[in-house]
Amino acid sequence: MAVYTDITEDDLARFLTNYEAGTLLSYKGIAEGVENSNFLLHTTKGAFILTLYEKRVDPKDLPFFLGLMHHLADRGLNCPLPLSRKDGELLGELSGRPAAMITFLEGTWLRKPAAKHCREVGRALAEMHVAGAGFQLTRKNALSVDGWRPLWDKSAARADEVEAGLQEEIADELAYLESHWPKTLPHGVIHADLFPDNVFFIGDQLSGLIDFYFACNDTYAYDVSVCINAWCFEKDGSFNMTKGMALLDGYEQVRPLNGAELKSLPLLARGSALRFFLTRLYDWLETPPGALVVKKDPLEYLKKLRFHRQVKSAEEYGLVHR
Ligand SMILES: Nc1ncnc2c1ncn2[C@@H]1O[C@H](COP(=O)(O)OP(=O)(O)OP(=O)(O)O)[C@@H](O)[C@H]1O
Ligand SMILES: N[C@@H](CCO)C(=O)O
Repeated sequence: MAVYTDITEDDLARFLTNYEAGTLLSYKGIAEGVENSNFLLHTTKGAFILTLYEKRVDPKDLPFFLGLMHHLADRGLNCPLPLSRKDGELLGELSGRPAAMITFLEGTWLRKPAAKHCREVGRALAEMHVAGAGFQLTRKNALSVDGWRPLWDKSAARADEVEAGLQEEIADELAYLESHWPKTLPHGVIHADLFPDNVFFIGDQLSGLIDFYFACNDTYAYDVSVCINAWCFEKDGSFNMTKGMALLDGYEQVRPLNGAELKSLPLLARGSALRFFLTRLYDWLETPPGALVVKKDPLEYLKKLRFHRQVKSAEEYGLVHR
């Protein structure tokens, strides 16, 4: 359960007086997520999410994240919205952390997504890429190729505790990706973490996207590769090409990928697998026992990375030629 920072009812009730959000009826910590502390609030005006921003969120990035949610919603994307305070600010402070009140999005995330859901996700990702155009603020992707080596350096000494031989394998992988990483692909605002737990459905209908706290400016096709990793592998580690085909098809219905993007997809997928392997590895080694968070398995992403090394073209992900 991701509640890193505790709040008291008195502090929360006082915090709520900064908003036109009614008075507190009940609240509880949310037993999901690994990054920030989230609480579900019921007030006399309905349900809200309270988010306290934790270690991986740099407070100076919060105007980008919160402003982006407004920009995307204004262009028709279904996503939660940060509430404005009475003083006009989107951000407040609670228990010593930056904190925001967010509208509650109906729906639930899918534990076992099928190919039809992957198509919906592909389409929604492309819609987000299109809707992000014109957003005035920018944010570099701190977890792209330049960020991986410093992150690896924090875990490298203990990496063999997770699997023997990792030191050499990751050092080689980093060197390869750093020298081959594409620099000129189409780019704009990307989500960068569109995993199943960040996509809500009502029945089979996608109801919205949440968790924009890794959003940044980067290449669109990298975001597609994040989704291939997060949506198209089965629990046993095998790649499901039917899901890959559906995801790419859904994406291309809104924003066709060009030849250079398709050619780079296997390399981008290696990179995005490495990115999630590295953050998970760091958390695996550093999270103290007893913390209220379910740690995610870094080896799941190492296996995906190894799979992508063997992939020669986007056809192997299910791309159908138009
Ligand atoms: N606006 C919202 N409406 C409804 N539920 C929400 C909303 N925002 C968050 N939640 C709930 O809180 C959970 C955790 O939220 P979120 O994914 O933003 O946390 P996180 O710690 O940033 O997670 P992650 O590990 O995906 O980065 C979600 O799975 C969902 O159940
Ligand atoms: N979606 C990420 C957690 C948030 O960074 C993962 O599964 O590792």
